[in-house]
Formats: sequence, C-alpha cells, structure tokens
Amino acid sequence: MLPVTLQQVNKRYQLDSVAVPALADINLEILPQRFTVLSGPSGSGKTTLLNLVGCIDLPDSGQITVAGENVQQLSDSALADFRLRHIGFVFQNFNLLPVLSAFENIEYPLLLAKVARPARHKRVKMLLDAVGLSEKSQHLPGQLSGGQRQRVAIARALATQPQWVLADEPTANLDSHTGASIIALMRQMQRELAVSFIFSSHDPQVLAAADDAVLIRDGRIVAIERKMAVA
Ligand SMILES: Nc1ncnc2c1ncn2[C@@H]1O[C@H](COP(=O)(O)OP(=O)(O)OP(=O)(O)O)[C@@H](O)[C@H]1O
Repeated sequence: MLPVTLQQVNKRYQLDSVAVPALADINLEILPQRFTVLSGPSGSGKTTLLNLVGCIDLPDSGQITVAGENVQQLSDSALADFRLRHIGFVFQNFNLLPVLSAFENIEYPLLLAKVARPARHKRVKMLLDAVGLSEKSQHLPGQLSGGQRQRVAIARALATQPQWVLADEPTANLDSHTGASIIALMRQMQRELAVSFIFSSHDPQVLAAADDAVLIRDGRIVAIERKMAVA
C-alpha cells in the first residue's frame, strides 16, 4: 500500500477581496496502515489538510498523491469515483441520513458503487456486527445514541473497503468514555481490515492513540512525531 504524499502544497481561501492563507509549504508523507493524527490549535489548517487529502478540495499549488494517483489531474467525475473507491469519511456530527436506518446508511455507498444486492447485504451485516450494532440495524439515527451513530458512520466509511479513512474530530461530540470506545473501535478496524486512518483532532485521547502525529501551527507543519517505529 502506498503512502499519501503532499509536496509543496499551498492553499488559500478567498473571502471577498481578502485571501486567507490556510496552508503553506506543506511537505508530508502519511504512511499507510497507521493511525495518523493532525493536531494543532483552532484555525491552524487541520480540516483544510484533511479535505485536500480526501479530494474534497484542491490545492492552489503543489502535488498530492493518494493511492499512487496524482489527484489534481483528475476531472470532477473521476475524483468523485476515486473518493468512493479509495476514501471513507467520518465527521464530528456523524452526517448520517436521518430517514435511513443504520443498515441503509451503511448500504448507501455500496449502492453508489453499484455493488450487487447479495454482496451488499453481506458486507453491511459484517460491518454491523464488527461495530457491535447488529441488534440496531433497523433503527434510524435519531433512535441511536451519539456513540452508536458514530459506530454507524465508521461502518459506512468502511463499506466500500477504502484504503484510507479520514476522520474530522470524530470524538468532538462524544463524552470521553464514549470517545475512548470509538477510538478503540477504529484501532481494531485499522488492524483487522488493514485500513489507514487520518484524524484531525484536539482530543488528547486521540493523540495518545496515534502512531504518527503531525503538528500544525498557522498553516505550517512544525513537527512530525512518529511514535511507532516504521516497519
Ligand atoms: N471556506 C473558507 N473560507 C475562508 N476561510 C476559510 C474557509 N475554511 C477555512 N478557512 C480559514 O482557513 C484557516 C484554516 O482553517 P481550518 O478549518 O483548516 O482549521 P482547523 O485547524 O481545522 O480549525 P478547527 O480546529 O477550529 O476546526 C483558518 O484561518 C480559517 O478561518
């Protein structure tokens, strides 16, 4: 599995006539099959960096490679397909579709990926079991606790067997006990399904669980701490 690489990446946001610098001179290699945390104060650029790696947004300059693909060269429709195949997303506010059951929320990306019904159902059942929610498969998000909703969101992110799962402050709306169980679940999924996780987080629990920590200040990387030896 290939790393994610960013070379000389710059990103500004245009706010009326003012250009707001968000990331400057980012050079980074994010290693596969690990837990990487992007950490830094509010406004430092964590979400922007996650959005660039997730191909939700494009840099103003520089190169980003994900799964061996130079992503800025892809057309919009090729990018959407690339995201579906290679990247799963977990958000702090869960972003589940409120009218769909837990089962249907997890199934949704598989429908988009045109996976046939028997394989779809098998995968959803396996994931519901893996996140400990087999009993709640027909519940709507509004009938689940915050921690259970985030479990559904993690299962949904893993549905299409992506290489990378990006999680933007995944524990921000959870109490610390529930947050700890969500981190443990993601760690277990990372090992069992050989998936790579990248988080943005202020949460010391997430930072403590990381293999690698990338510290960002004012849009620049100030330190990269590899806590687990590179294999
Ligand atoms: N859509 C936007 N338009 C204008 N400026 C933006 C936009 N999104 C982010 N910014 C600015 O870019 C910088 C980086 O923002 P970003 O959201 O990446 O930070 P963050 O580290 O994720 O912050 P937080 O921890 O508060 O979520 C900030 O100065 C922010 O105000």
